[in-house]
Formats: sequence, C-alpha cells, structure tokens
Amino acid sequence: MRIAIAGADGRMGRMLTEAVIQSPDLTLSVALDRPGAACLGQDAGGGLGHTTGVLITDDLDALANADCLIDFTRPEGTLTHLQACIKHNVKCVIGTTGFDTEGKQAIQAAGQKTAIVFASNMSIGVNATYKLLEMAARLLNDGYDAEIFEAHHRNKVDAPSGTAISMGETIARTWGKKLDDVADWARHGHTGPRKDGKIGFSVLRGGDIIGDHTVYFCGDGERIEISHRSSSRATYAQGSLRAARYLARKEFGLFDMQDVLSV
Ligand SMILES: NC(=O)C1=CN([C@@H]2O[C@H](COP(=O)(O)OP(=O)(O)OC[C@H]3O[C@@H](n4cnc5c(N)ncnc54)[C@H](OP(=O)(O)O)[C@@H]3O)[C@@H](O)[C@H]2O)C=CC1
Ligand SMILES: O=C(O)C1=N[C@H](C(=O)O)C[C@H](O)C1
Repeated sequence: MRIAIAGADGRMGRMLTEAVIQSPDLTLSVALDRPGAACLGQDAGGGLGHTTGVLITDDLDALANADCLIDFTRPEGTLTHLQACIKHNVKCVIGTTGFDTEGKQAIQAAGQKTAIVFASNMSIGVNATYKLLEMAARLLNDGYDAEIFEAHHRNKVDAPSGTAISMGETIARTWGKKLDDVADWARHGHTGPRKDGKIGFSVLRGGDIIGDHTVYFCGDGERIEISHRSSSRATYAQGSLRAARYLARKEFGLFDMQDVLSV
C-alpha cells in the first residue's frame, strides 16, 4: 500500500514516517507539508537518519501516487488535503483535532466520496478506555459528577483535546444527552455551585507531556478515576497504520477507530 503523509515534518509526521519505513507491507510514496515550510524539498526521512528518496512537497497533485493519506496537521490543512484525496481517489486517515461543526460536516460529506478513518485518538489504549467509560457512565448515572481532566505539551494549540471531547461525548451519549447541552467547558470567577448532570472539563498545558486523560466520577463519600497516559507517540502512529490497512478494503464511508479495532 502506498502511503502519503501530511504534516511530514511535524511531531506526528516524523513518527508516522518512521513507522511506515519499518513496515514491510507499506511504502512511503508522498510527503506533504505546509506551503512555505522550511522542510520543502528535503528528504522525508532526513530528520530521522534515513534516505527515503521521497522529497517533502506542497504539491497536492503528488497524491496521484498514493493509495492512502495519513493526515495529522491542522483543520484547515486537513480539509484542503481531503479535497485533493477525493480528486485523486485516495483514502484518508485523519488524526487532526480541533475541527468546528462545519469542518466535521465537511468530513462527513467527504465520506460519501472516499473512505476515511477519523479519530481524535488512534491508540488502542484510549479506544479501550472509551469502553470502560461507557460501563462507568451506565453504572454511575445518578449522584455522580463527571469531570474530565487532560494534560498535553506546551505546543498543543487546541483545547480541550479531541480525546477529552470524545470521552465527554461517550459519557453524554450513555446518559442519553448531547455533549453540547451538558458540557461545562471552563470555570472562572463566581461560578455558583455545580449543576447536576454537567460534564466539566479542565486543561493543563506544559513541557513535553505527550497526552494524559483522567475522567472522575465524583459521588458522596467516594470517587472513581479512569486514567490513560501516553508515554510515546508511537502508539498513535501504529494505530494510524492499522487504520490505513483497514481502509484498503473500503471504497467509501466514514469510520472511526472503534470500527478499525472492531470493539
Ligand atoms: N488522533 C491522534 O491519535 C492524535 C492526534 N494529534 C493531532 O494531530 C495534529 C498534529 O499534531 P502534531 O504532529 O503534534 O503537530 P505539529 O505542529 O508538530 O505538526 C503539524 C504539521 O502540520 C503542518 N501544518 C500546519 N498547518 C498546516 C496546513 N494548514 N496545511 C498543511 N500542513 C500544515 C505543520 O507545519 P508547520 O510546523 O510549518 O506549521 C507541521 O509540519 C493535532 O491536531 C493533534 O491534536 C496528535 C497526536 C495523536
Ligand atoms: O496534540 C496532541 O499531542 C494530541 N492530540 C490528540 C487530542 O487532541 O486528543 C491526541 C493525543 O492526546 C495527543
């Protein structure tokens, strides 16, 4: 399978490049980055000590040489890349987070023209955690306050993380609610007492934290904590490759990692 990587010089782009190089069933055929980026024209494996012969480009028509694009960039970049995927009949794994409602609708629509896996977290552990949260939310649906805390590195630009939002959606869905109707996105000043049924979010940004998420269910006299901590971005890269292989069997449709992992 010929793999294209967008944001090739980013934190995830480099991790994905290394993972593709180490995968005998996959070939790196295209490496994209932002127009004007300093890395354009450099070998995609250069920063990793490899020579791949694939030069980083901003020419989206290079996608004609790929079967599947793996995109970890920014929402505006991903949405532009997605149109190029449709033009060249290329499948797409989207790991980018921070989309607004319109962006999510554009991805939904694109799923009718190509096959897409879109997930805010590609790691198996986080996707297993969603299942634990479903069970906890079913059991702790009365008298327990759900709070979601996430911590990430100083360079992350969106908040709360896509994973924290997905965790909130999982709990809200289990409670028969829409997250937007029950989310308390931030608190400051005289907030008054906590309202029943709300899902609160809090965010830390600092240092090189790869990604920590804890969901608290706080009751009277006890609290339950469900935590996931990432210690390597390799888990996101391996999950993304698994998603790309899953798409090899699909023509159209919008899927997530729960589909890929059949959980
Ligand atoms: N789903 C998952 O499992 C995971 C998701 N993520 C998400 O992936 C995204 C990228 O994360 P990370 O690798 O840490 O970020 P980085 O900033 O390290 O990398 C992003 C790359 O995309 C490039 N880029 C930025 N804007 C555009 C654009 N408009 N068009 C094309 N390329 C662009 C950047 O170029 P430049 O630096 O020149 O701006 C950079 O090379 C984030 O949304 C993050 O939340 C991250 C990890 C796991
Ligand atoms: O930006 C990151 O680093 C991460 N982003 C994703 C998110 O927003 O949930 C996934 C992971 O937490 C790392």
